[in-house]
Amino acid sequence: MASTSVRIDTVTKRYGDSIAVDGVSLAIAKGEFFTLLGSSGCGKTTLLRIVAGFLKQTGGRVLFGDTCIDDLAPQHRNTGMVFQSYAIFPHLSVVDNIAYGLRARGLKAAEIKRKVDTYLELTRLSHLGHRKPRELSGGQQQRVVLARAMVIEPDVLLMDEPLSNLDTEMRIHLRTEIRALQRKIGVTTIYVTHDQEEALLMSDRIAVMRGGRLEQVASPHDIYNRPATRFVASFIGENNFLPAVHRGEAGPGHVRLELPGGQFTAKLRGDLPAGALEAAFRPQDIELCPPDGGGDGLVGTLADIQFLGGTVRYAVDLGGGHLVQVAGSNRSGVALPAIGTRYRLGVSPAAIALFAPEVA
Ligand SMILES: Nc1ncnc2c1ncn2[C@@H]1O[C@H](COP(=O)(O)OP(=O)(O)OP(=O)(O)O)[C@@H](O)[C@H]1O
Repeated sequence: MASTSVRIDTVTKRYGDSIAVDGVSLAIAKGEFFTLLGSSGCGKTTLLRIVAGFLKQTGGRVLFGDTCIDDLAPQHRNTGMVFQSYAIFPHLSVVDNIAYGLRARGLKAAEIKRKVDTYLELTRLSHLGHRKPRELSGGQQQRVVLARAMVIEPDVLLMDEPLSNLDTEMRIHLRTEIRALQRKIGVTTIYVTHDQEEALLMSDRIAVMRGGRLEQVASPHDIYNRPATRFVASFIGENNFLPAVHRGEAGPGHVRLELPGGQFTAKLRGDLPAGALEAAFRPQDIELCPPDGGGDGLVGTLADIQFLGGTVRYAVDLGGGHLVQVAGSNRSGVALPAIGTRYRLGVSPAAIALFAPEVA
């Protein structure tokens, strides 16, 4: 497998007055599984299509290794593509679909057979080689698309929502399979999805996009645990957001905050934003404690319980319209509390992130 690094250098794409991709710069390492994540219209498909060569950018450059590829036609970029618009050929068998790109490149029959056999095995399609696409399940068809994209040994593999047309079970199964396959052959991969779970599970790094720009580029762990912006904190996973007022220092790197229902100490992750503040903390980082036990915390009343089997969700009302979501686990032999119980919500200082509120 050749595999190369990819550099996207201040790439912009305009459509008339609107801007789909706005000065994006990214360096993707050789062999990396890199995901562009964002909601509909954020520009991720546009960026991927620019890398593929289907769209010409308004400004900026794309490099594979040290080579600028902007003037190369899509078929000369040596990319493997798994796009929704890139369906398999219905009249060709699985083997012929996979062999297609190799024949187009003029490889010898014996070499084509060897490579096709390898990828049939890697994608677990060996027993289905003679079948036509209509005789395959959706997941099997998608594995043919994958094998066809990978068998040409592309420098870069580009995938746009490859699992979106499959049912949940097949999606969950295939995302693990795609990642394992990518690791095995080590191809640099750019993957587009709006599904955050998919992104967190599969990627080495994720770029969260919004309005054509990058909000944060980091490992899944950092994206989740150290969101750089309020948008990322609200987009990835679940967070409680509460207005906070800075009440002074609380030891090195810590600040005291006044929130609805009481006070918290928060560990600073960077500079304290100027002006108004919002504190963010995740439902699973909250401990329900007795209200009069002393220590830090916000005091409120249990307003709702959702029993979900293994987990239990609590909604705690702090007054003034502020409801906090708490995630707990259901332990055998432990009774559920009664609605109306008073609690102090304990949160570790390191689990609190501070942001300037978003201006609507
Ligand atoms: N041909 C076009 N002409 C004008 N605007 C376009 C065109 N193609 C895309 N756009 C706009 O560019 C923006 C980015 O689109 P893009 O398809 O890249 O988003 P996306 O994040 O991939 O969304 P989705 O997940 O819905 O495909 C959107 O606002 C879209 O409306």
